[in-house]
Amino acid sequence: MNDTAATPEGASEGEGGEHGEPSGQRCGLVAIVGRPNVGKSTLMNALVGQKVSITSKKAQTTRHRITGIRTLEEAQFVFVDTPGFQTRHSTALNRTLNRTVQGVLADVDVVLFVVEAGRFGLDDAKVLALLPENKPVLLVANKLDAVTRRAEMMPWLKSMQERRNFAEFVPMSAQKMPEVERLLGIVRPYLPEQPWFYEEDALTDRTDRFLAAELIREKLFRLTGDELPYTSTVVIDKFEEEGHLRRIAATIIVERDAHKGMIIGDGGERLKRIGSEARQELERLMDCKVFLELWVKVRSGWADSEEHLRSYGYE
Ligand SMILES: Nc1nc2c(ncn2[C@@H]2O[C@H](COP(=O)(O)OP(=O)(O)OP(=O)(O)O)[C@@H](O)[C@H]2O)c(=O)[nH]1
Repeated sequence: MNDTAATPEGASEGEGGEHGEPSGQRCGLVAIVGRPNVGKSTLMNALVGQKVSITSKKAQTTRHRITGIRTLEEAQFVFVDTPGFQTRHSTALNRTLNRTVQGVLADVDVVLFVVEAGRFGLDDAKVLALLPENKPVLLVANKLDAVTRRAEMMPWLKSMQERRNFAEFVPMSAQKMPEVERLLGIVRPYLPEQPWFYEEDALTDRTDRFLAAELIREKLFRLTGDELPYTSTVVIDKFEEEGHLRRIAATIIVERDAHKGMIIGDGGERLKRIGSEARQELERLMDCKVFLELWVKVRSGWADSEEHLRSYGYE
């Protein structure tokens, strides 16, 4: 039973700076999964260092969602969301969602499987069954602080070892910062050696921009119900910081005129509401005043065009 970092298999790939470059940056996608209420959001927020995770009911809105980025020395951790694990209704872990989950997990470098220390139930087992065989999965036994009978942890961890060949066992508490920092150290070797995907200060700049787009998209889908196809997207045209004020202009891009009408609503009511709800939440999230301008454009067939996909950041 080893709860400290070990050198993972495959972590040495590409090591050594073939082209004479210093073997420097690491960057990888990290998924945090687990049944509801095990502390995933708490852990995510602590790992990233600020409140970033946004929830939305429509699975498709979380297609490419990055919930946080943390750059620590040479390593950049990019946390991705896995729709389906957020729901409180286990019935929603249906086949479609499972496919979405598996699609997301196929792209990540490492999975953090969160459970409550000393517990493993049917809901946990359902999530575990969805995890890919060929990825390193780290078992995070969270809420260790709530475990009174510590002696029972050893046999429990042993029983967990039999459920899967976990890459690491990390008993911890997401509410204790030193333990969260220690987890980052344990995850680090599992990030491939490659240049960072985002700038070093991504959280303070790019991510706010990214969050703005995500938030508008979330409101968009929430307020249009199931009518709007998930191919609609949001592009941030302007993101300016003036002291305690952010001026944001965004365009919602849809495929058809009918969708445009759907978003705008009678007398522009719906678009107004999308804008005002997004603005209020952005103000809360970024802790500043926000001026938000929203536009709707029809860009027919954009979802099929590679060029468009690239320019909107969906590569
Ligand atoms: N004692 C203790 N409580 C924790 C810890 N981490 C999270 N919690 C609590 O557990 C509850 C659930 O935490 P969340 O972070 O919302 O859990 P989640 O897995 O994101 O939940 P869903 O959004 O339902 O999937 C909250 O009341 C947290 O305060 C921990 O390390 N120790």
